[in-house]
Amino acid sequence: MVRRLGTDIPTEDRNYYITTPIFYVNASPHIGHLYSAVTADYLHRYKLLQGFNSRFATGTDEHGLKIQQAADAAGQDPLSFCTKVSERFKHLFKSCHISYTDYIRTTEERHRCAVEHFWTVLQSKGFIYKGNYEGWYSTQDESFLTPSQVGDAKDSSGKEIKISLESGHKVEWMIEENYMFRLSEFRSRLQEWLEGNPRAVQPERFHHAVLQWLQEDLPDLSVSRQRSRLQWGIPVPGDLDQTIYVWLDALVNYLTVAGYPDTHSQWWRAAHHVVGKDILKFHAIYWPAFLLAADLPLPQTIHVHSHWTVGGKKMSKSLGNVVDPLERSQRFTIDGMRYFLLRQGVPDTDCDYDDDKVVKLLNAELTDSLGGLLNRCTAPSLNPAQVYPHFCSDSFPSQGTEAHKGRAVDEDYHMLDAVRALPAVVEQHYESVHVYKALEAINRCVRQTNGFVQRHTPWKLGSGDGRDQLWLDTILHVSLECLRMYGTLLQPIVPEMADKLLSRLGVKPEEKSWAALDFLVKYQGKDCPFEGRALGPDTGVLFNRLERPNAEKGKPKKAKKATKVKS
Ligand SMILES: Nc1ncnc2c1ncn2[C@@H]1O[C@H](COP(=O)(O)OP(=O)(O)OP(=O)(O)O)[C@@H](O)[C@H]1O
Repeated sequence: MVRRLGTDIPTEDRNYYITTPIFYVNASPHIGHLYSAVTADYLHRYKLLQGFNSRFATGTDEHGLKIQQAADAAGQDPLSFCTKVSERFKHLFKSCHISYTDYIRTTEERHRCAVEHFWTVLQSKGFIYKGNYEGWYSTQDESFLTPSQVGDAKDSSGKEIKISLESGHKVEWMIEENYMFRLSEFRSRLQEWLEGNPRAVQPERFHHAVLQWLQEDLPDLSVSRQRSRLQWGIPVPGDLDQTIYVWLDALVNYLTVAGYPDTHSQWWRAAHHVVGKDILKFHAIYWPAFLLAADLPLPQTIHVHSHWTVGGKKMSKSLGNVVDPLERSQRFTIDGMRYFLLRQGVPDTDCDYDDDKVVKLLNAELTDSLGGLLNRCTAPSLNPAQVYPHFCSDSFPSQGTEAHKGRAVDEDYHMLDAVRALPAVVEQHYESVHVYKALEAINRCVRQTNGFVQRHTPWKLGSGDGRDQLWLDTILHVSLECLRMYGTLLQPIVPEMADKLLSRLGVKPEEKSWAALDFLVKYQGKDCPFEGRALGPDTGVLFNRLERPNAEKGKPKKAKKATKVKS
């Protein structure tokens, strides 16, 4: 059933709080970051259309050794360096119509207060103690590893080194006194949470992965570094010789935005995170354990997505094999890029980025299929009055006894069934963040509608015959009704293009919500508010055909080195 405001959503459940990861500002954003942002953005827009009070937070993660080193290398002080890179993320998001409501930087005062408070709560409840950490540490991942997570490798000069088996990054043995979090005490509570909430981590394979990790070693977690090694971070309250671990600091951003420690409960209980699979452990083990320790509710859902790769390797700032999202969204348009990422990206598996694929997909689905349908059905040659045509139930009678009297054939009735069922199908896939399946379903229906028009060749119907004219109008009415459904459902994905489509159909702003997804009401004998209404004046092309990229120029740069070791 399609969820609508005022029908099946209790008032207290209307808040929805969606977050992206906050992005590490050690270098400029790439396609992978835009993908996380676009994923959260469509969820936010979709929830608003359904009538939820949606809040959408993104921002930048600005502390830690990597930033300290990157700022040093750039000859800048860390805050100026962070501000510059953070602005690049903000600029990208604004340019790509990422409609965030909150942008947080972990160097903000409000965040420092939240982190200090959170730390103090964990410490006062006895979950943080001072101890000696001895073990493997990856500076690149800002993460501690157990011996089973470490393997052997050689660096670019052939020297034997140890690496993280998961990320391929170099690790070092570290011994130092710092603060430890009693992570080991949370194994069974985390298992209970996941087993009792099978949709807490989606898709399912990542849910299983987390349960699997929970069967392995779960040692206490070091949550501070000696200040002498790391100055760029929030000092431990009451111990200025220690800096709070960057991941604890970063994760609390979700609470900071929600108003922690004073006014967070209203939003925090409606939290949904979108994260890349590289940071799943931090979000599905450490973060829930911290929250349990602080007696706070756990997130509703952690939506995990896989990676964009280049030549099979994860697109990554450190590897340098990045594709510039700003340049590509200028070349392929913002909606084009948004559509491609969500249509081609599969949360469960990695996807290789290729400019040629972008062009082929957008030309086929947006220019030819959807744009072609709109163009055909609104063409002045078929619709000289430029109004939403009338539906004639004698030409297209209800299925059953009456059907044989009209001019519609079985396939036409099948198409109506498919389009009528489409909102529920799309909603199911939007909810589970399998957007590619939703877009696949929309595309199938667009193809069926094109087939309907093609089958009945309205351009051959002579306007001299009154019955032909009624049938011609009916074909156009049904097609525009289909287009209205597609435009409404596509709003979260391609907001500008959907708006253009709906405006061309003469749909008013208040008729663009999920509640307006009533399809072809004339067929059910009800009044249709669109009939006879003037079409919108913008007769421009819905999506301009893109040129195929020059074969060499279109290829993203390959990863610099064969090993994944970062220097
Ligand atoms: N290749 C990618 N594909 C999809 N999402 C990505 C990709 N790279 C980064 N992201 C998104 O950005 C988040 C943060 O990534 P991060 O800032 O560490 O970028 P990165 O390029 O992997 O950086 P680094 O190379 O320094 O590790 C990820 O959890 C994910 O949500």
